[in-house]
Amino acid sequence: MSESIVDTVSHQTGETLLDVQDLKTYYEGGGLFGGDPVKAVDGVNFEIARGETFGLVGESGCGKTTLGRTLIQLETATSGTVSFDGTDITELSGGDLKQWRRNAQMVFQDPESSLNDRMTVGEIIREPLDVHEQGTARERREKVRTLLDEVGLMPEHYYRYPHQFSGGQRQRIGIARALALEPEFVVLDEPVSALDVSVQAQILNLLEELQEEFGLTYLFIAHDLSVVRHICDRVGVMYLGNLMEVGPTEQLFQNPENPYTRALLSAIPEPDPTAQADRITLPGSPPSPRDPPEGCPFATRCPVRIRPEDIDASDEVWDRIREFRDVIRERSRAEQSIGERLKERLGFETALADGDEIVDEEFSDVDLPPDVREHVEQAVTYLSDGDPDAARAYLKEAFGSRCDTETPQYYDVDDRRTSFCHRHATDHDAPGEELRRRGYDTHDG
Ligand SMILES: Nc1ncnc2c1ncn2[C@@H]1O[C@H](COP(=O)(O)OP(=O)(O)OP(=O)(O)O)[C@@H](O)[C@H]1O
Repeated sequence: MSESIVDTVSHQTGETLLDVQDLKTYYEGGGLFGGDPVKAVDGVNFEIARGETFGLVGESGCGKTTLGRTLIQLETATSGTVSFDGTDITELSGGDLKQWRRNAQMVFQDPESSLNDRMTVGEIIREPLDVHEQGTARERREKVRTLLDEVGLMPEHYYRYPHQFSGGQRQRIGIARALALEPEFVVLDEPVSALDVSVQAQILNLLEELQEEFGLTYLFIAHDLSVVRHICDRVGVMYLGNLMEVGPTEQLFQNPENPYTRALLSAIPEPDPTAQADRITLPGSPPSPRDPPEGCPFATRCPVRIRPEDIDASDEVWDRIREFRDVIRERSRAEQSIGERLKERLGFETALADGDEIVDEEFSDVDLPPDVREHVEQAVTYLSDGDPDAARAYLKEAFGSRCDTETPQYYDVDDRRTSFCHRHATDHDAPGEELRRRGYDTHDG
């Protein structure tokens, strides 16, 4: 057991504070053409233990902030439950919700814009106490002075204005404000990303000290994986509104199980330049959260997507098939999002019909097995008929597998770790094995 895991166990009680089940948060339509909701959080399950720091990582736009905001009811859940100390807080409203809110607060990324520059530091920190009518005016002022001290600021800072402070000090003000109502749970949304590296360490130390002193539970949202590795007890890896892998930080960093976690971690530069781990470059861009893939959310970019058994093709041909399907998916998406009249005016029908050109671009320099060629030609026929949706559906039927049609389950991959990937089922090779077979040197070990 590594040192950090021992640390983790020592300052947690193991008791669950938050239990999140099948949580979804969708942002409704809007936009020029209305249309499908943005599925920002699309069915996540996890728990956070009292006293722990749970990290949330993933590419920009994968839903981290939305998930954090939903956990403290700054966003309304579309469905699912968030049990906080046994109470489903998604059901609270009115006075009950106001009362509960004291338990959960948020620290924002950008201390430049998150503090009201027209209020004094004292007023900013005191505001939540005023709103919740805590004690007398004198007691509130006293409480603010204590908070200033706890976050490393001076009593005389009470009457100053935020613009008179540095970034790190402003973040201390934000933290004092978040702690004013003595919450149990704090969402830290990229709390140090806007700060200089030297200041980052000071703020991280402060957050750790405050956690220790007040028994706080943190959800720590971050892009910077080295910060997460340093400060978090457990980590959830998010992709397109889903949690792909959840587990203790060191286990997850040292031996990632899920193909997406492997890809995300392989993007971290190796400290040892002789280390051989290959960077896994993910093909394509993340799909739109308005139109996520049907089966596994990562299927369209996964380097170890399961292939159908009845087609025998080389890795290179499969790569081209994937690219071809991406192009067709984009076409069908463009088709769906643009109204009929506008499409005619923009001349989209002709543009979409040009399937032969796409085939030429994708496949001219590879030998296609006859059955693959037949399927590609059939898809092109649909495209030429002006029906990219049918082409997309056909390709899915011809080249898809359970990754394209079934939502994976959460597999227990080792002690306290779960991974959301069909490859953990016993009838498939595990993700790491398959990555090696396909020529990736992985980070294992
Ligand atoms: N208020 C909103 N209305 C509509 N869509 C939204 C809203 N807020 C976020 N989104 C969309 O929801 C998805 C998830 O966004 P979110 O900010 O939660 O991701 P994130 O992982 O925190 O990104 P980042 O790391 O860039 O902050 C994105 O597609 C985003 O455009």
